[in-house]
Amino acid sequence: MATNPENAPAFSQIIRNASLLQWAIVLLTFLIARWIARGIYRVQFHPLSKFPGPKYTAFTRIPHLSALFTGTFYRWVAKLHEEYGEVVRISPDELSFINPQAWNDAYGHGTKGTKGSRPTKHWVRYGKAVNNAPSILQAHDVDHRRMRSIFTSAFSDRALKEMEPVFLKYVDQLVSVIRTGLSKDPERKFDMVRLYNFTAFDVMGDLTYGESLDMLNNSEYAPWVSQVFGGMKGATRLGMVHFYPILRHIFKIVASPYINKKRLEHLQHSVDRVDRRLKKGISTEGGDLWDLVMKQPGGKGMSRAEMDSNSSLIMIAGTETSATATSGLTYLLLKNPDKLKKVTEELRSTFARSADMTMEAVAALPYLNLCVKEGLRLYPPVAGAMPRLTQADGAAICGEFVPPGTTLTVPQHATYTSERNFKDPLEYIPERWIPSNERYASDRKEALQPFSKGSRDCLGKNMAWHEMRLIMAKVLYNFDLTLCPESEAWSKQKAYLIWEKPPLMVQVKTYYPA
Ligand code: HEM
Repeated sequence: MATNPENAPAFSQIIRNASLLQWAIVLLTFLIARWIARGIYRVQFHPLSKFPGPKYTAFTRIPHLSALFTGTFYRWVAKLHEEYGEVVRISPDELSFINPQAWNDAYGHGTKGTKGSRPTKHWVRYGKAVNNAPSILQAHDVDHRRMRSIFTSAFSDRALKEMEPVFLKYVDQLVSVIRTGLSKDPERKFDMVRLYNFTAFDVMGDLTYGESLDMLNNSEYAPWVSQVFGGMKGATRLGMVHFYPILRHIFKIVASPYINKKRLEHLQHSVDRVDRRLKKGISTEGGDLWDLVMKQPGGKGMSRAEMDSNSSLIMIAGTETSATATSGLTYLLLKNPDKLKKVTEELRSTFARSADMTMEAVAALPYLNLCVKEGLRLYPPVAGAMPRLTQADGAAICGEFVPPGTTLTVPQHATYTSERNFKDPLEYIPERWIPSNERYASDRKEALQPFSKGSRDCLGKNMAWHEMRLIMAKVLYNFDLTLCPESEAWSKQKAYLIWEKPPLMVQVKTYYPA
């Protein structure tokens, strides 16, 4: 039956009489329709629609966020690359690359003569300094260059040589902590993740603040170090608000005051220690980071707040990473007894005494170096993405023009475990890095960049190499290690900003008594 237009309620009357529920339904319908329309645009017409990837990741970023939230991003993205190739659109505005050239184009100096300009860090995703003084990691270009030039000589080979006694002191202490444990109970199992963390934090506490955190001595995490580990998972999850500007604003109003209070409390640990360190002034013997920074002509070109931010950064960037690398390497060697035997023989046939192992001497061991490198491939310490953003004129990445405002990622684990880059990608084969090894001649070796690439690569990479080699060398020289059954599947982990490492339980027997 046709409706008589004269009897139909006026539109304005419908609006006036609508209940709250009806309004809510209208609003929801509008939002869903908008979401679908935007999704269709993203899949069909968006400038990134030419890039490969599943339709659902082009439509919405929910699958990407869900992978981040559950700590499975590294596996999720690897599967996508397996299916779709070297470049995948993993979110409506984000591309992931596993082609080695992407390191140069997205993080390094780019390819000459190509369209667009160098992508920058994705600043929003790197967050803000709680004391408004960005550390070197968060600083934009001009400040970054200033800080980098101040720090560079403090991380030079010469400076590292000056710091050697500090490294040796704590690595030898690690060995004696294991010896003491065994003298009390020869069957004792050790959690190597804890021991490596204790060592790395004690070293860095000494180098950054001129005082040890005494974690090896106390066999306990310092409370503020435990907070760091606890905070990473939460930080990754909370960081998701950065993907949605509206959520970011709401978050800023509602949760930021509480979170900033916690962050400031945490920073205060660094502030107090930097205070104590600066009161000591420059030591004539040198040997810690601030000595080396303050001794330079430009050394005073850093504000006090920047010193606090950088100390706090270095205490995290220079500890967890090295401890993760040595934990992973220990696990991989214990899972590959033939490689373990070979590296142990190299150590024991080269050195008559543990005391002969200096930074320089262990740096010259060919097989140890291959082992560390292969460890970094299968278990890269930086598990999270290091997002970059294309600028107003876009960028050329791996020969393809990428439009402005696109987020770029080279996911380390997926890149290093892809058959497109490495033969037998999941096997631990240190020998693949020997240049004359024909079996692995086709490996794209330049794909491995655990310290990133370009002007914002890792400042502490040389230090990290020395530290990793020294720790592994002294432990493997002095002890025979066996993996405990409960740690057989240790590498099956989740990853947030960092790997969520369970204890790495190891049975230890003394090879060389003290
Ligand atoms: C195996 C150990 C390590 C790995 C794999 C590693 C990896 C990285 C990576 C990938 C970056 C770039 C981060 C980004 O772009 O977001 C980085 C930056 C940085 N790392 Fe490391 N790192 C390690 C050890 C260290 C050590 C021992 C220190 C210092 C004591 C250190 C200090 C820094 C600093 C200060 C930056 C920021 C550099 C800048 O922005 O100019 N790292 N590291």
